[in-house]
This record gives sequence, C-alpha cells and structure tokens, in this order.
Amino acid sequence: MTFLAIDVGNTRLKWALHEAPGPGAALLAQGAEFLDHIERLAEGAWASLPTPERMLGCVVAGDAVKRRVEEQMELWDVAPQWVVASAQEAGLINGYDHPTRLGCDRWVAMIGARQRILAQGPARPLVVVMVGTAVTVEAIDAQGRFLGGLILPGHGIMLRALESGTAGLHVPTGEVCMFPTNTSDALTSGGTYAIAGAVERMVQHVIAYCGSEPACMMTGGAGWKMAPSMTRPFELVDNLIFDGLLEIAARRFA
Ligand SMILES: Nc1ncnc2c1ncn2[C@@H]1O[C@H](COP(=O)(O)OP(=O)(O)O)[C@@H](O)[C@H]1O
Ligand SMILES: CC(C)(COP(=O)(O)O)[C@@H](O)C(=O)NCCC(=O)O
Ligand SMILES: [K+]
Repeated sequence: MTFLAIDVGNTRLKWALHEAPGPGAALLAQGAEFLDHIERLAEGAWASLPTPERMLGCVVAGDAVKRRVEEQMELWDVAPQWVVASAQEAGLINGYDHPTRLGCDRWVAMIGARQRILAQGPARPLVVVMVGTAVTVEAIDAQGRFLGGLILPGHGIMLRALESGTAGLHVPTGEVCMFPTNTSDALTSGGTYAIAGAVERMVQHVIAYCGSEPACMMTGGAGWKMAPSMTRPFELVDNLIFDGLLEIAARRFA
C-alpha cells in the first residue's frame, strides 16, 4: 500500500513516497518545492509517480497553501489527511496549554524523534531542534511528555529583520567564526550562535529538570548549517517529520 508523506513548511513543501505506511518502509521517490512552485507538482514531479494509496501530511503554511496542495493531489484518487496536534498520539503526551495550537510540524517531528530514541535503546529525555524558516527547540522527558519548547527566528528571518531595521547592514552572507571582524561574518555568526545558545540553554533546562543528559536531535532544511556550531553532539536527521508521519500512518492505516 503506497504511502505519500507531505510536509508543508513556511518556505518549502517536502514530499516522500514510500512503499508502505509504516516505519522502515522503502522510499520510492522524494522531492521539495518552494511554495511558489506548488502548481508545478501535478504536471511535474508527481506526474510519473506510482499512485499513492494513502496520504498523510502536515501544513503550517496556512489554509490557502493547503488548498493549493490539495488541488495538485486531484491527480490521484486519494483523500488528503492532515495531522493536527492532539493531547496524546503515538506514545507522546502533549504538555502545551492548548494542545491543538502546537504547530503540527513540531508535534510530528517529536513523534518521529521519540520513536528513533526508543529504537536505539532505553528511553531518555530528548531535545529536538528543527531549523527551518523558524527554529523550534523542544524538550521531552524520558516518559514521552512534551514539556514545552522555544520558537525563534531562523537565519533568513534574522537577517531580513536586521536589514530592514537598520541603515548599515546590507551585506552578503559571511562565515561563522568566533571573533568576527567584518559585518558579513558578524551577522552570520550572530545568527548562528543565537540559535546554538538558545539550544544550549534548553539542554541545561532539561538536565536540571529531568536529572539526566538528553539525547539531542536536529532536523530541517538548514540543520546542516547549524550542526558544526552546536555546543554538544547532535544527531542530524534528514527529515524527522517523515519519520513521524510514517509512525502515525502505521497506526492509522493498519
Ligand atoms: N536547498 C535549499 N533550499 C531551500 N532552503 C534551504 C536549502 N538549503 C538550506 N536551506 C535553508 O533552509 C531553510 C528552509 O528550510 P525548510 O526546512 O525547507 O523550512 P520550512 O520547513 O520552514 O519550509 C531556509 O531558510 C534556508 O535558509
Ligand atoms: C513555529 C512554526 C512557525 C515553525 O514553522 P516552520 O519553520 O517549520 O515553517 C510552526 O510550527 C507554527 O506555526 N506553529 C504554531 C504555533 C506554535 O507551535 O506554538
Ligand atoms: K518545517
């Protein structure tokens, strides 16, 4: 039973077609499009795919974008199903004040991360970092309770905010370095270490609250940019949202 997973963030739509709806299923094809190019999918990358028999996705880019994706899916006879964060799913308990207001991408990525940890050995606390348009930093205890998380601007948004709020900060992208000596490097390093510093703080909070070192996982389109600047070892995972969607699909479509 072929299964299509779709992750629509605020910058890009990522999709992956699997042989079956469950963890470990073989990957048949995958791709990504910037949101402006969604209309290309049905006649482009999706045109030659085997028909997906089941689909599950998460969208945080708004209802209009969701409708544009559903229009492209009319190519197939498959019902679009979108995940919404809930009080409890796939072994995770949601500690948000209003569980359904948590970004579904955050919820699904945490489900994917938790299942990965359980597959590796005994349950441990977990810090999950997702570096996309925005950056999110989540804390999960060893029992699978989502304690809470941080939201901060991603690299692009930080730079654009500084460019638009000042007269003298219109410069090309620089290098990350400890002691920047030009504006480009100062901006690039400032953004990178702002994220790394926030993550370090969350790791400290988890150690203080849970009493043990968390496992640390990082994902998202810009994860590879952050990896060398982290203060602790992080497992870089290609797309935790697909892992989470496969886990949820296994339970829903069994
Ligand atoms: N090949 C790439 N295409 C697009 N964005 C990329 C790419 N490589 C890195 N990035 C960075 O990743 C960010 C988008 O990541 P992504 O995971 O697609 O975000 P979202 O899930 O919010 O749509 C961009 O801000 C950009 O800086
Ligand atoms: C925080 C986010 C903007 C992240 O979006 P992304 O960077 O993946 O495009 C998204 O998860 C969201 O809109 N969340 C809703 C608010 C919340 O999670 O509290
Ligand atoms: K995302």
